[in-house]
Amino acid sequence: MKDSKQDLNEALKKISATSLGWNFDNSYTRLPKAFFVKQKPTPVKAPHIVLFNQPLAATLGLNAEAILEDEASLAFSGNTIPVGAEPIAQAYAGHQFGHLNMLGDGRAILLGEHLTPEANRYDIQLKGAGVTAYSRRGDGRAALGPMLREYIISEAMHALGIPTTRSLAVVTTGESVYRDSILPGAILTRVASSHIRVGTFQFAASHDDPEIIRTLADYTLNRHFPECIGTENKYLSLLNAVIDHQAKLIAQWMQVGFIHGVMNTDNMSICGESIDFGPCAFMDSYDPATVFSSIDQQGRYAFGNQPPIAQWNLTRFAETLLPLIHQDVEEAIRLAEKALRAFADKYQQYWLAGMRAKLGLFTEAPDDLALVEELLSCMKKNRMDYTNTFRGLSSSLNANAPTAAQGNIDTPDFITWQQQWNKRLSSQTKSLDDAIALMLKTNPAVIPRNHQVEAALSAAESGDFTVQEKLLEVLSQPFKEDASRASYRMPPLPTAMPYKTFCGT
Ligand SMILES: Nc1ncnc2c1ncn2[C@@H]1O[C@H](COP(=O)(O)OP(=O)(O)OP(=O)(O)O)[C@@H](O)[C@H]1O
Ligand SMILES: [Mg+2]
Repeated sequence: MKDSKQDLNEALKKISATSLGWNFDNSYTRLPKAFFVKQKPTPVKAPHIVLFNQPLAATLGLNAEAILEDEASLAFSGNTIPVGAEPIAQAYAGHQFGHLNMLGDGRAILLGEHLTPEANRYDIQLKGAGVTAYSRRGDGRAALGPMLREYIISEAMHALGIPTTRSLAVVTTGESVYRDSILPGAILTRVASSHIRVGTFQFAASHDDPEIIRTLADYTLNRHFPECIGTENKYLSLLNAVIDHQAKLIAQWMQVGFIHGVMNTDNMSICGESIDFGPCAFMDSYDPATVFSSIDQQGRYAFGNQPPIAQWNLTRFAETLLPLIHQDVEEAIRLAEKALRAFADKYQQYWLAGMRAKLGLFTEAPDDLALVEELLSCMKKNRMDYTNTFRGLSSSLNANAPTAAQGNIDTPDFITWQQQWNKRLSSQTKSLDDAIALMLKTNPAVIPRNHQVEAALSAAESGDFTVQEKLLEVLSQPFKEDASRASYRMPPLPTAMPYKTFCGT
Protein backbone atom coordinates (compact mmCIF):
# COMPACT_ATOMS: atom_id res chain seq x y z
CA MET A 1 0.00 0.00 0.00
CA LYS A 2 1.34 3.41 -0.94
CA ASP A 3 1.05 6.57 1.09
CA SER A 4 0.29 9.26 -1.38
CA LYS A 5 -2.05 9.89 -4.24
CA GLN A 6 0.95 10.26 -6.53
CA ASP A 7 2.07 6.73 -5.67
CA LEU A 8 -1.46 5.46 -6.28
CA ASN A 9 -1.36 7.03 -9.74
CA GLU A 10 1.99 5.47 -10.45
CA ALA A 11 0.66 2.07 -9.46
CA LEU A 12 -2.45 2.43 -11.58
CA LYS A 13 -0.48 3.52 -14.62
CA LYS A 14 1.19 0.16 -14.59
CA ILE A 15 -2.02 -1.69 -15.25
CA SER A 16 -3.32 -2.24 -18.74
CA ALA A 17 -5.70 0.40 -20.00
CA THR A 18 -7.82 -1.89 -22.06
CA SER A 19 -8.19 -5.16 -20.21
CA LEU A 20 -6.28 -4.68 -16.95
CA GLY A 21 -4.87 -8.08 -17.73
CA TRP A 22 -8.05 -9.88 -16.78
CA ASN A 23 -8.30 -13.49 -17.89
CA PHE A 24 -11.94 -14.40 -17.40
CA ASP A 25 -13.43 -17.88 -17.45
CA ASN A 26 -16.94 -17.66 -16.07
CA SER A 27 -17.84 -21.14 -14.92
CA TYR A 28 -20.78 -19.96 -12.79
CA THR A 29 -22.63 -18.75 -15.88
CA ARG A 30 -22.55 -22.32 -17.17
CA LEU A 31 -24.72 -23.49 -14.24
CA PRO A 32 -28.51 -23.82 -14.76
CA LYS A 33 -30.32 -20.50 -15.20
CA ALA A 34 -31.92 -20.67 -11.74
CA PHE A 35 -28.59 -19.81 -10.10
CA PHE A 36 -28.15 -16.28 -11.45
CA VAL A 37 -29.48 -13.49 -13.61
CA LYS A 38 -27.42 -11.59 -16.15
CA GLN A 39 -27.03 -8.09 -14.82
CA LYS A 40 -24.70 -5.29 -15.87
CA PRO A 41 -23.62 -2.72 -13.27
CA THR A 42 -25.56 0.55 -13.45
CA PRO A 43 -23.12 3.31 -14.47
CA VAL A 44 -22.43 5.99 -11.88
CA LYS A 45 -22.22 9.75 -12.34
CA ALA A 46 -18.65 10.59 -11.44
CA PRO A 47 -16.48 7.57 -10.59
CA HIS A 48 -13.22 8.32 -8.86
CA ILE A 49 -10.78 5.68 -7.64
CA VAL A 50 -9.66 6.33 -4.08
CA LEU A 51 -8.00 3.06 -3.03
CA PHE A 52 -6.14 0.46 -5.01
CA ASN A 53 -4.51 -2.67 -3.63
CA GLN A 54 -1.24 -2.98 -5.47
CA PRO A 55 0.03 -6.18 -3.77
CA LEU A 56 -3.28 -7.93 -4.48
CA ALA A 57 -3.17 -6.79 -8.12
CA ALA A 58 0.27 -8.40 -8.34
CA THR A 59 -1.04 -11.63 -6.79
CA LEU A 60 -3.78 -11.68 -9.42
CA GLY A 61 -1.17 -11.29 -12.16
CA LEU A 62 -2.70 -8.12 -13.55
CA ASN A 63 -0.34 -6.81 -16.19
CA ALA A 64 1.97 -3.87 -15.95
CA GLU A 65 1.10 -1.61 -18.84
CA ALA A 66 -0.03 1.96 -18.48
CA ILE A 67 -3.49 2.88 -17.27
CA LEU A 68 -4.73 6.33 -16.48
CA GLU A 69 -6.48 7.10 -13.24
CA ASP A 70 -9.66 7.95 -15.15
CA GLU A 71 -9.65 4.57 -16.84
CA ALA A 72 -9.20 2.77 -13.52
CA SER A 73 -12.11 4.79 -12.13
CA LEU A 74 -14.30 3.63 -15.01
CA ALA A 75 -13.16 0.01 -14.75
CA PHE A 76 -13.64 -0.37 -10.98
CA SER A 77 -17.02 1.37 -10.93
CA GLY A 78 -18.57 -0.87 -13.57
CA ASN A 79 -18.97 2.06 -15.95
CA THR A 80 -16.89 0.03 -18.38
CA ILE A 81 -17.11 -3.76 -18.55
CA PRO A 82 -13.81 -5.59 -19.08
CA VAL A 83 -13.38 -7.85 -22.07
CA GLY A 84 -14.36 -11.40 -21.14
CA ALA A 85 -16.55 -10.42 -18.18
CA GLU A 86 -20.13 -11.72 -18.11
CA PRO A 87 -21.75 -9.76 -15.27
CA ILE A 88 -24.32 -11.62 -13.18
CA ALA A 89 -26.12 -11.38 -9.86
CA GLN A 90 -26.10 -14.67 -7.97
CA ALA A 91 -29.21 -16.17 -6.40
CA TYR A 92 -29.11 -17.32 -2.79
CA ALA A 93 -31.29 -17.70 0.26
CA GLY A 94 -30.37 -17.28 3.90
CA HIS A 95 -31.37 -17.57 7.50
CA GLN A 96 -31.19 -13.97 8.71
CA PHE A 97 -31.23 -13.95 12.53
CA GLY A 98 -32.80 -17.39 12.34
CA HIS A 99 -35.46 -16.66 9.68
CA LEU A 100 -35.23 -18.06 6.16
CA ASN A 101 -35.53 -15.53 3.32
CA MET A 102 -34.98 -15.66 -0.42
CA LEU A 103 -32.17 -13.20 -1.13
CA GLY A 104 -29.52 -12.98 -3.86
CA ASP A 105 -27.01 -10.31 -4.79
CA GLY A 106 -29.09 -7.20 -4.28
CA ARG A 107 -26.21 -4.81 -4.73
CA ALA A 108 -23.24 -6.93 -5.73
CA ILE A 109 -22.50 -7.89 -9.32
CA LEU A 110 -20.05 -10.63 -10.22
CA LEU A 111 -18.02 -9.48 -13.22
CA GLY A 112 -16.58 -12.95 -13.72
CA GLU A 113 -13.91 -15.38 -12.59
CA HIS A 114 -10.33 -14.35 -13.21
CA LEU A 115 -7.68 -17.01 -13.72
CA THR A 116 -4.23 -16.01 -12.50
CA PRO A 117 -1.11 -17.09 -14.40
CA GLU A 118 -0.85 -19.91 -11.82
CA ALA A 119 -4.42 -20.94 -12.78
CA ASN A 120 -5.93 -19.88 -9.46
CA ARG A 121 -9.58 -18.87 -9.90
CA TYR A 122 -10.96 -15.76 -8.22
CA ASP A 123 -14.38 -14.14 -8.33
CA ILE A 124 -14.15 -10.45 -9.19
CA GLN A 125 -17.21 -8.72 -7.81
CA LEU A 126 -18.36 -5.12 -7.59
CA LYS A 127 -20.23 -4.44 -4.33
CA GLY A 128 -22.61 -1.50 -4.57
CA ALA A 129 -22.90 -1.71 -8.38
CA GLY A 130 -26.63 -1.05 -8.75
CA VAL A 131 -29.99 -2.78 -8.56
CA THR A 132 -30.50 -6.39 -9.61
CA ALA A 133 -33.44 -8.77 -9.79
CA TYR A 134 -32.73 -9.55 -6.11
CA SER A 135 -32.64 -5.98 -4.76
CA ARG A 136 -36.09 -6.17 -3.16
CA ARG A 137 -36.64 -2.67 -1.75
CA GLY A 138 -32.94 -1.76 -1.71
CA ASP A 139 -31.23 0.79 -3.94
CA GLY A 140 -28.42 -1.54 -5.03
CA ARG A 141 -25.84 0.89 -3.71
CA ALA A 142 -23.32 1.12 -0.88
CA ALA A 143 -22.04 4.03 1.19
CA LEU A 144 -18.35 4.92 1.27
CA GLY A 145 -17.85 4.26 5.00
CA PRO A 146 -18.96 0.59 4.99
CA MET A 147 -16.96 -0.16 1.82
CA LEU A 148 -13.84 1.33 3.38
CA ARG A 149 -14.54 -0.68 6.54
CA GLU A 150 -14.76 -3.86 4.45
CA TYR A 151 -11.47 -2.95 2.74
CA ILE A 152 -9.69 -2.32 6.06
CA ILE A 153 -10.97 -5.37 7.91
CA SER A 154 -10.60 -7.84 5.04
CA GLU A 155 -7.03 -6.74 4.39
CA ALA A 156 -6.26 -6.86 8.13
CA MET A 157 -7.65 -10.40 8.30
CA HIS A 158 -5.50 -11.42 5.34
CA ALA A 159 -2.39 -10.00 6.99
CA LEU A 160 -3.28 -11.93 10.17
CA GLY A 161 -3.25 -15.13 8.11
CA ILE A 162 -7.01 -15.68 8.30
CA PRO A 163 -8.81 -16.89 5.15
CA THR A 164 -10.89 -14.02 3.79
CA THR A 165 -12.28 -12.36 0.72
CA ARG A 166 -10.06 -9.44 -0.25
CA SER A 167 -10.44 -5.89 -1.49
CA LEU A 168 -8.87 -4.68 -4.71
CA ALA A 169 -10.24 -1.16 -5.10
CA VAL A 170 -12.69 1.43 -3.84
CA VAL A 171 -14.26 3.96 -6.19
CA THR A 172 -16.45 6.83 -5.06
CA THR A 173 -19.46 7.27 -7.30
CA GLY A 174 -20.15 11.01 -7.13
CA GLU A 175 -23.70 10.04 -6.13
CA SER A 176 -25.36 10.13 -2.72
CA VAL A 177 -26.97 7.21 -0.95
CA TYR A 178 -29.88 7.82 1.34
CA ARG A 179 -29.79 5.99 4.69
CA ASP A 180 -30.54 7.60 8.05
CA SER A 181 -28.57 10.48 6.59
CA ILE A 182 -27.25 11.39 3.13
CA LEU A 183 -23.92 9.66 2.53
CA PRO A 184 -21.34 9.54 -0.26
CA GLY A 185 -21.72 6.42 -2.45
CA ALA A 186 -18.93 3.97 -3.27
CA ILE A 187 -18.22 0.65 -4.96
CA LEU A 188 -15.83 -1.98 -3.61
CA THR A 189 -14.10 -4.49 -5.87
CA ARG A 190 -14.11 -7.74 -3.92
CA VAL A 191 -11.91 -10.72 -4.72
CA ALA A 192 -13.02 -14.12 -3.42
CA SER A 193 -12.19 -17.77 -4.00
CA SER A 194 -15.92 -17.93 -4.74
CA HIS A 195 -19.18 -16.49 -3.49
CA ILE A 196 -20.84 -19.86 -2.92
CA ARG A 197 -22.58 -19.49 0.43
CA VAL A 198 -24.48 -21.82 2.77
CA GLY A 199 -27.39 -19.74 1.48
CA THR A 200 -26.61 -20.75 -2.11
CA PHE A 201 -27.20 -24.37 -1.09
CA GLN A 202 -30.39 -23.37 0.73
CA PHE A 203 -31.55 -21.65 -2.43
CA ALA A 204 -30.76 -24.76 -4.51
CA ALA A 205 -32.53 -27.02 -2.01
CA SER A 206 -35.66 -24.86 -2.13
CA HIS A 207 -36.35 -26.14 -5.66
CA ASP A 208 -38.43 -29.23 -5.97
CA ASP A 209 -35.69 -30.79 -8.05
CA PRO A 210 -32.83 -32.86 -6.58
CA GLU A 211 -30.77 -32.28 -9.74
CA ILE A 212 -30.43 -28.58 -8.86
CA ILE A 213 -28.75 -29.30 -5.52
CA ARG A 214 -26.64 -32.07 -7.08
CA THR A 215 -25.44 -29.67 -9.78
CA LEU A 216 -24.38 -27.12 -7.17
CA ALA A 217 -22.72 -29.76 -4.99
CA ASP A 218 -20.77 -31.14 -7.96
CA TYR A 219 -19.76 -27.64 -9.02
CA THR A 220 -18.54 -26.90 -5.48
CA LEU A 221 -16.65 -30.19 -5.26
CA ASN A 222 -14.87 -29.43 -8.53
CA ARG A 223 -14.07 -25.86 -7.62
CA HIS A 224 -13.08 -26.18 -3.97
CA PHE A 225 -12.80 -29.75 -2.81
CA PRO A 226 -11.54 -31.91 -5.72
CA GLU A 227 -9.84 -34.23 -3.18
CA CYS A 228 -13.34 -35.36 -2.06
CA ILE A 229 -14.47 -36.45 -5.52
CA GLY A 230 -12.91 -39.92 -5.52
CA THR A 231 -14.14 -40.81 -2.04
CA GLU A 232 -16.79 -43.41 -1.21
CA ASN A 233 -19.50 -40.81 -0.50
CA LYS A 234 -18.36 -37.56 -2.07
CA TYR A 235 -21.28 -35.51 -0.73
CA LEU A 236 -20.64 -36.66 2.82
CA SER A 237 -16.97 -35.83 2.24
CA LEU A 238 -18.06 -32.37 1.06
CA LEU A 239 -20.00 -31.89 4.30
CA ASN A 240 -17.02 -33.03 6.37
CA ALA A 241 -14.64 -30.75 4.48
CA VAL A 242 -16.88 -27.69 4.89
CA ILE A 243 -17.30 -28.45 8.61
CA ASP A 244 -13.55 -28.74 8.97
CA HIS A 245 -12.85 -25.45 7.15
CA GLN A 246 -15.41 -23.60 9.25
CA ALA A 247 -14.11 -25.07 12.52
CA LYS A 248 -10.65 -23.84 11.59
CA LEU A 249 -11.88 -20.42 10.47
CA ILE A 250 -13.99 -19.71 13.56
CA ALA A 251 -11.10 -20.83 15.79
CA GLN A 252 -8.92 -18.24 14.05
CA TRP A 253 -11.54 -15.53 14.55
CA MET A 254 -11.73 -16.39 18.24
CA GLN A 255 -7.96 -16.27 18.61
CA VAL A 256 -7.74 -12.67 17.40
CA GLY A 257 -10.96 -11.41 19.05
CA PHE A 258 -12.86 -10.92 15.79
CA ILE A 259 -16.64 -10.55 15.97
CA HIS A 260 -18.30 -11.01 12.59
CA GLY A 261 -21.56 -9.52 13.79
CA VAL A 262 -23.96 -10.97 11.22
CA MET A 263 -23.33 -14.69 10.84
CA ASN A 264 -26.45 -15.31 8.80
CA THR A 265 -26.24 -18.39 6.58
CA ASP A 266 -25.95 -16.14 3.52
CA ASN A 267 -22.80 -14.66 5.05
CA MET A 268 -21.03 -18.01 5.49
CA SER A 269 -18.83 -18.95 2.57
CA ILE A 270 -18.58 -22.63 1.66
CA CYS A 271 -14.84 -22.46 0.89
CA GLY A 272 -14.08 -21.23 4.42
CA GLU A 273 -13.26 -17.58 3.78
CA SER A 274 -14.49 -14.79 6.04
CA ILE A 275 -17.05 -12.79 4.05
CA ASP A 276 -19.27 -9.71 4.44
CA PHE A 277 -17.65 -7.29 6.86
CA GLY A 278 -20.81 -5.32 7.60
CA PRO A 279 -21.11 -4.73 11.36
CA CYS A 280 -17.94 -6.65 12.29
CA ALA A 281 -15.41 -5.36 14.83
CA PHE A 282 -12.53 -6.52 17.00
CA MET A 283 -13.04 -6.91 20.73
CA ASP A 284 -11.10 -4.62 23.08
CA SER A 285 -11.42 -5.87 26.67
CA TYR A 286 -12.21 -9.56 26.86
CA ASP A 287 -15.82 -10.54 27.36
CA PRO A 288 -17.52 -13.39 25.49
CA ALA A 289 -20.82 -11.47 25.61
CA THR A 290 -19.40 -8.63 23.49
CA VAL A 291 -21.74 -7.44 20.72
CA PHE A 292 -21.11 -4.35 18.59
CA SER A 293 -23.87 -4.62 16.00
CA SER A 294 -26.76 -2.25 16.66
CA ILE A 295 -29.27 -4.72 15.17
CA ASP A 296 -28.11 -7.74 17.21
CA GLN A 297 -30.31 -6.97 20.19
CA GLN A 298 -30.40 -10.51 21.59
CA GLY A 299 -26.65 -11.09 21.22
CA ARG A 300 -27.23 -13.97 18.80
CA TYR A 301 -23.87 -13.19 17.18
CA ALA A 302 -21.96 -12.24 20.34
CA PHE A 303 -18.24 -13.12 20.41
CA GLY A 304 -18.71 -16.27 22.50
CA ASN A 305 -21.68 -17.49 20.43
CA GLN A 306 -19.75 -17.70 17.18
CA PRO A 307 -18.78 -21.40 17.45
CA PRO A 308 -22.34 -22.66 18.22
CA ILE A 309 -23.78 -20.35 15.55
CA ALA A 310 -21.33 -21.78 13.02
CA GLN A 311 -22.54 -25.24 13.96
CA TRP A 312 -26.17 -24.10 13.60
CA ASN A 313 -25.39 -22.74 10.12
CA LEU A 314 -23.58 -25.95 9.18
CA THR A 315 -26.66 -27.90 10.23
CA ARG A 316 -28.68 -25.85 7.72
CA PHE A 317 -26.02 -26.71 5.12
CA ALA A 318 -26.16 -30.42 6.00
CA GLU A 319 -29.96 -30.40 5.57
CA THR A 320 -29.59 -29.31 1.96
CA LEU A 321 -27.29 -32.27 1.24
CA LEU A 322 -29.45 -35.01 2.81
CA PRO A 323 -30.93 -36.28 -0.49
CA LEU A 324 -27.41 -36.60 -1.89
CA ILE A 325 -25.81 -38.21 1.17
CA HIS A 326 -28.04 -41.28 1.17
CA GLN A 327 -31.25 -42.31 -0.56
CA ASP A 328 -32.61 -43.61 2.73
CA VAL A 329 -33.56 -40.46 4.67
CA GLU A 330 -32.90 -41.92 8.10
CA GLU A 331 -29.48 -43.13 7.10
CA ALA A 332 -28.73 -39.74 5.55
CA ILE A 333 -29.72 -38.01 8.79
CA ARG A 334 -27.61 -40.41 10.85
CA LEU A 335 -24.54 -39.76 8.70
CA ALA A 336 -25.07 -35.99 8.69
CA GLU A 337 -25.61 -35.83 12.45
CA LYS A 338 -22.40 -37.75 13.03
CA ALA A 339 -20.52 -35.30 10.81
CA LEU A 340 -22.04 -32.31 12.60
CA ARG A 341 -21.26 -33.69 16.05
CA ALA A 342 -17.59 -33.69 15.05
CA PHE A 343 -17.68 -29.90 14.64
CA ALA A 344 -17.35 -29.22 18.37
CA ASP A 345 -14.29 -31.48 18.71
CA LYS A 346 -12.64 -30.11 15.59
CA TYR A 347 -13.27 -26.56 16.68
CA GLN A 348 -11.92 -27.26 20.15
CA GLN A 349 -8.76 -28.84 18.71
CA TYR A 350 -8.06 -25.95 16.34
CA TRP A 351 -8.82 -23.40 19.02
CA LEU A 352 -6.69 -25.02 21.71
CA ALA A 353 -3.79 -25.50 19.29
CA GLY A 354 -3.97 -21.79 18.49
CA MET A 355 -4.24 -20.78 22.14
CA ARG A 356 -1.20 -22.92 23.00
CA ALA A 357 0.78 -21.03 20.38
CA LYS A 358 -0.47 -17.73 21.85
CA LEU A 359 1.01 -18.87 25.19
CA GLY A 360 4.30 -20.02 23.65
CA LEU A 361 3.54 -23.70 24.16
CA PHE A 362 4.95 -26.21 21.70
CA THR A 363 3.78 -29.31 23.50
CA GLU A 364 0.43 -30.60 24.74
CA ALA A 365 -0.29 -31.12 28.44
CA PRO A 366 -3.57 -32.24 30.02
CA ASP A 367 -4.01 -29.01 31.99
CA ASP A 368 -3.55 -26.65 29.02
CA LEU A 369 -7.27 -26.06 28.56
CA ALA A 370 -7.63 -25.11 32.23
CA LEU A 371 -4.60 -22.83 31.94
CA VAL A 372 -6.13 -20.99 28.98
CA GLU A 373 -9.56 -20.77 30.60
CA GLU A 374 -8.11 -19.38 33.82
CA LEU A 375 -6.35 -16.66 31.88
CA LEU A 376 -9.55 -15.79 30.01
CA SER A 377 -11.62 -15.63 33.17
CA CYS A 378 -8.97 -13.40 34.78
CA MET A 379 -9.06 -11.18 31.69
CA LYS A 380 -12.83 -10.98 31.84
CA LYS A 381 -12.92 -10.20 35.54
CA ASN A 382 -10.29 -7.47 35.25
CA ARG A 383 -11.56 -6.15 31.89
CA MET A 384 -8.16 -6.71 30.31
CA ASP A 385 -7.54 -5.84 26.69
CA TYR A 386 -7.56 -9.09 24.67
CA THR A 387 -4.90 -8.18 22.10
CA ASN A 388 -2.53 -6.30 24.39
CA THR A 389 -2.68 -8.90 27.15
CA PHE A 390 -1.48 -11.66 24.85
CA ARG A 391 1.10 -9.47 23.19
CA GLY A 392 2.27 -8.29 26.60
CA LEU A 393 2.83 -11.84 27.83
CA SER A 394 5.95 -12.26 25.70
CA SER A 395 7.32 -8.94 26.98
CA SER A 396 6.78 -10.19 30.52
CA LEU A 397 9.21 -13.04 29.77
CA ASN A 398 11.80 -10.83 28.18
CA ALA A 399 13.56 -8.11 30.10
CA ASN A 400 14.82 -6.65 26.79
CA ALA A 401 11.39 -6.46 25.19
CA PRO A 402 10.97 -3.52 22.80
CA THR A 403 7.97 -2.08 24.62
CA ALA A 404 6.50 -2.38 28.07
CA ALA A 405 3.84 -5.01 28.68
CA GLN A 406 0.98 -2.71 27.83
CA GLY A 407 -1.77 -5.23 28.43
CA ASN A 408 -0.64 -6.74 31.70
CA ILE A 409 -1.62 -5.85 35.20
CA ASP A 410 -0.60 -6.88 38.70
CA THR A 411 -3.79 -8.18 40.28
CA PRO A 412 -3.23 -11.22 42.53
CA ASP A 413 -5.19 -13.56 40.24
CA PHE A 414 -3.12 -12.56 37.22
CA ILE A 415 0.15 -12.94 39.13
CA THR A 416 -0.91 -16.42 40.28
CA TRP A 417 -1.82 -17.32 36.73
CA GLN A 418 1.54 -16.09 35.43
CA GLN A 419 3.35 -18.29 37.94
CA GLN A 420 1.45 -21.36 36.68
CA TRP A 421 2.15 -20.41 33.09
CA ASN A 422 5.86 -19.87 33.77
CA LYS A 423 6.01 -23.31 35.35
CA ARG A 424 4.32 -24.81 32.30
CA LEU A 425 6.77 -23.00 29.99
CA SER A 426 9.74 -24.32 31.90
CA SER A 427 8.46 -27.89 31.48
CA GLN A 428 9.21 -27.64 27.75
CA THR A 429 12.52 -28.62 26.22
CA LYS A 430 12.35 -25.65 23.82
CA SER A 431 14.00 -22.50 25.11
CA LEU A 432 12.24 -19.41 26.42
CA ASP A 433 13.53 -17.53 23.38
CA ASP A 434 11.78 -20.02 21.12
CA ALA A 435 8.57 -19.54 23.11
CA ILE A 436 8.87 -15.78 22.80
CA ALA A 437 9.48 -16.05 19.05
CA LEU A 438 6.36 -18.23 18.66
CA MET A 439 4.26 -15.78 20.67
CA LEU A 440 5.48 -12.76 18.74
CA LYS A 441 4.38 -14.28 15.45
CA THR A 442 1.06 -15.52 16.86
CA ASN A 443 -0.16 -12.59 18.98
CA PRO A 444 -0.65 -9.50 16.83
CA ALA A 445 0.63 -6.17 18.11
CA VAL A 446 -1.89 -4.30 15.98
CA ILE A 447 -5.49 -5.06 15.12
CA PRO A 448 -8.00 -2.71 13.49
CA ARG A 449 -9.05 -0.87 16.65
CA ASN A 450 -12.59 0.46 16.39
CA HIS A 451 -11.64 4.04 17.14
CA GLN A 452 -8.83 3.93 14.56
CA VAL A 453 -11.17 2.52 11.93
CA GLU A 454 -13.75 5.22 12.69
CA ALA A 455 -11.10 7.96 12.47
CA ALA A 456 -10.01 6.65 9.05
CA LEU A 457 -13.60 6.49 7.78
CA SER A 458 -14.55 9.95 8.92
CA ALA A 459 -11.37 11.49 7.45
CA ALA A 460 -12.14 9.71 4.17
CA GLU A 461 -15.71 10.96 4.19
CA SER A 462 -14.34 14.49 4.25
CA GLY A 463 -11.95 13.69 1.39
CA ASP A 464 -8.76 12.80 3.28
CA PHE A 465 -7.66 9.23 2.53
CA THR A 466 -4.21 9.52 4.11
CA VAL A 467 -5.46 8.38 7.55
CA GLN A 468 -6.81 5.18 6.00
CA GLU A 469 -3.68 4.62 3.90
CA LYS A 470 -1.49 4.86 7.00
CA LEU A 471 -3.80 2.54 8.92
CA LEU A 472 -3.73 0.00 6.07
CA GLU A 473 0.05 0.13 6.01
CA VAL A 474 0.27 -0.55 9.76
CA LEU A 475 -2.30 -3.36 9.56
CA SER A 476 -0.47 -5.02 6.68
CA GLN A 477 2.25 -6.02 9.20
CA PRO A 478 0.27 -6.81 12.35
CA PHE A 479 3.13 -8.53 14.16
CA LYS A 480 5.58 -5.68 13.71
CA GLU A 481 6.24 -3.54 16.73
CA ASP A 482 8.03 -0.22 16.82
CA ALA A 483 7.63 3.17 18.43
CA SER A 484 5.94 4.71 15.37
CA ARG A 485 3.10 2.22 15.73
CA ALA A 486 2.53 2.65 19.47
CA SER A 487 -0.57 4.81 19.02
CA TYR A 488 -2.23 2.05 16.95
CA ARG A 489 -1.94 -0.27 19.93
CA MET A 490 -3.83 1.90 22.38
CA PRO A 491 -7.22 0.60 23.45
CA PRO A 492 -10.03 3.17 23.20
CA LEU A 493 -10.52 5.59 26.04
CA PRO A 494 -13.45 4.58 28.22
CA THR A 495 -16.59 6.35 27.03
CA ALA A 496 -20.14 6.60 28.28
CA MET A 497 -21.52 5.23 25.00
CA PRO A 498 -20.51 1.69 24.00
CA TYR A 499 -19.15 1.29 20.46
CA LYS A 500 -21.82 0.38 17.87
CA THR A 501 -21.62 -0.86 14.30
CA PHE A 502 -24.34 -0.71 11.67
CA CYS A 503 -25.44 -3.15 9.01
CA GLY A 504 -26.44 -2.91 5.36
CA THR A 505 -25.47 0.70 4.59
N1 LIG B 1 -28.59 -1.30 -0.63
C1 LIG B 1 -29.04 -2.51 -0.96
N2 LIG B 1 -29.79 -2.69 -2.06
C2 LIG B 1 -30.24 -3.90 -2.41
N3 LIG B 1 -29.99 -5.02 -1.72
C3 LIG B 1 -29.24 -4.91 -0.61
C4 LIG B 1 -28.72 -3.66 -0.17
N4 LIG B 1 -28.01 -3.88 0.97
C5 LIG B 1 -28.09 -5.19 1.22
N5 LIG B 1 -28.82 -5.83 0.28
C6 LIG B 1 -29.13 -7.25 0.22
O1 LIG B 1 -29.63 -7.69 1.45
C7 LIG B 1 -29.16 -9.00 1.74
C8 LIG B 1 -28.47 -9.06 3.09
O2 LIG B 1 -27.50 -8.05 3.18
P1 LIG B 1 -26.07 -8.22 3.81
O3 LIG B 1 -25.78 -6.97 4.54
O4 LIG B 1 -25.85 -9.53 4.44
O5 LIG B 1 -25.18 -8.35 2.47
P2 LIG B 1 -24.23 -7.38 1.74
O6 LIG B 1 -23.37 -6.70 2.70
O7 LIG B 1 -24.95 -6.50 0.79
O8 LIG B 1 -23.46 -8.35 0.80
P3 LIG B 1 -22.41 -9.55 0.90
O9 LIG B 1 -22.99 -10.63 1.75
O10 LIG B 1 -22.33 -9.93 -0.53
O11 LIG B 1 -21.15 -8.98 1.44
C9 LIG B 1 -28.25 -9.39 0.58
O12 LIG B 1 -29.02 -10.16 -0.31
C10 LIG B 1 -27.88 -8.08 -0.02
O13 LIG B 1 -27.60 -8.17 -1.40
MG1 LIG C 1 -24.30 -10.43 3.13
